[in-house]
Amino acid sequence: MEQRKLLRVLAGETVTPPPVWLMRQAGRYLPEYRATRAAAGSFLDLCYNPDLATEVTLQPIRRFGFDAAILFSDILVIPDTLRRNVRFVVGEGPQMDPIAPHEIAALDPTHAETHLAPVIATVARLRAELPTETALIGFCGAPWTVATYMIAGHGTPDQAPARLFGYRHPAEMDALLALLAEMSADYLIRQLRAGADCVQIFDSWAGVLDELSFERFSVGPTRRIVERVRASVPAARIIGFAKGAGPLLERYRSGTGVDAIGLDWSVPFSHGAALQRGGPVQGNLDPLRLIAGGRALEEGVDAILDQLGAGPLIFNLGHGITPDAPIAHVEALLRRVRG
Ligand SMILES: Cc1c2[nH]c(c1CCC(=O)O)Cc1[nH]c(c(CCC(=O)O)c1C)Cc1[nH]c(c(CCC(=O)O)c1C)Cc1[nH]c(c(C)c1CCC(=O)O)C2
Repeated sequence: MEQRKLLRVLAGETVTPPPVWLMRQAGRYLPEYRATRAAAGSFLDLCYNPDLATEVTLQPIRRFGFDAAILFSDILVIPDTLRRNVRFVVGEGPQMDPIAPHEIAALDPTHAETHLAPVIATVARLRAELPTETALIGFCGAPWTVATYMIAGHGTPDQAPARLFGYRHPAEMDALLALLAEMSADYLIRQLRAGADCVQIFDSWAGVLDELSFERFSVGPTRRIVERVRASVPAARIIGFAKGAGPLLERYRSGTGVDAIGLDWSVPFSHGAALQRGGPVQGNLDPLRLIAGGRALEEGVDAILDQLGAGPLIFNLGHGITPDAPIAHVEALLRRVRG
C-alpha cells in the first residue's frame, strides 16, 4: 500500500486523520530558517544552493513531522530565468524590471535548463533524504500570478497593472502567458522526474479576475500546463490553488483538469464539501487563527475536520503561514488535527 498519506488522498482516498502540511512551512517563523537565510546571502542565493535549500526544506519536517515537504524555491525563479532582474528587498517583497508589451516577443526561455538545474538537484537530494512516509511536493506559480509580478515589477494590492495590461494588450498577454505555461510545465516535468511525488500550481492572484479574464488568463494557461505535464508524466498528481476564485472553483477544476483543489479560508464548508464530491480538497484554515491560537485555532481546526474530514482532505492553511506565527501554535494545530 502507498505509504505516503498525501498521495493516498490525491488518489481519492479518505484518510483519517488527514495528512497535514502548511503552505510556506519553511520560512521566517522558524529560527533555524532565519539562521540559514542569514548565512546564504540573498534569498535567490538560497533558492539556487542545493545544500541550503535542502536544509531549509527539511527543517519543518524535522521539527514538526509534517506529512509532506514542499521544495524550497520561489515562483519568481521563472522570471529570474528570463533575466528580469529579480531581487527580494527585505521588508519590501519581490521586485523586478516591469515588462512592456513590446518586450514580450523577445523573452528568451533557453536559459531555463541550466539556470534551474540547482533547483532540480535540490529535488533529487530531498527525495533521497526525506523519510519514506513524507511526500515531496514540487511547485510553480500559475502563469497569471507570475505575470502580475512581471508586469507591475512588484507586488500590488489588486494587480491593477496586469489587469489593465490584459485589457489593453490581449495578444501580448496571451503570448506572455503561453510562454510562462510552457516554461512552467517543463519545470514541473523536471521536478517530477527528479523525485517530486506531486506538484502544486499557485495561482495566488486568481481572485482579482472577472469571469472572462479568469477563463482566459487563469484556466486556459493552467490547463496547458496540466496537459503538457501529463503528456510527459501521465501519472502526475497536480494540486491547483486558485486563491480567491470561490464561486469559479468548479469551473477551474473541470477546465484545468487538476486532481485536487486548494481552498482559501473564504470558501464556505458547504462549497468545499460539494467540490469534494468530485475529488480531493486541501485547506483551509485562516492563517490568522494560527497566530491567535487558543479557542480561535481549536474551533477553526475542528470545523474543517467536521465539515470536510469525511471525504478526501489534505489539511492545510488557506494561504501561507506568516512570519509571526508562534511555533507553539503550529504544534497545537498538529495535535488537534492528529488527535
Ligand atoms: C506569490 C508567491 C511568491 N512565492 C510563492 C507564492 C505563491 C504562494 C503565496 O501566495 O504565498 C510561493 C513560495 N515561496 C516560497 C515557497 C517555498 C516553500 C514553502 O512553502 O515553504 C513557496 C511555495 C519561499 C519564500 N518566498 C519568499 C520568502 C520570504 C523571503 C525571505 O526569507 O527573505 C520565502 C520563505 C519571498 C516572496 N516570494 C513571493 C513574495 C510575494 C514574497 C515576499 C513576501 C514574503 O516575504 O513573504 C512570491
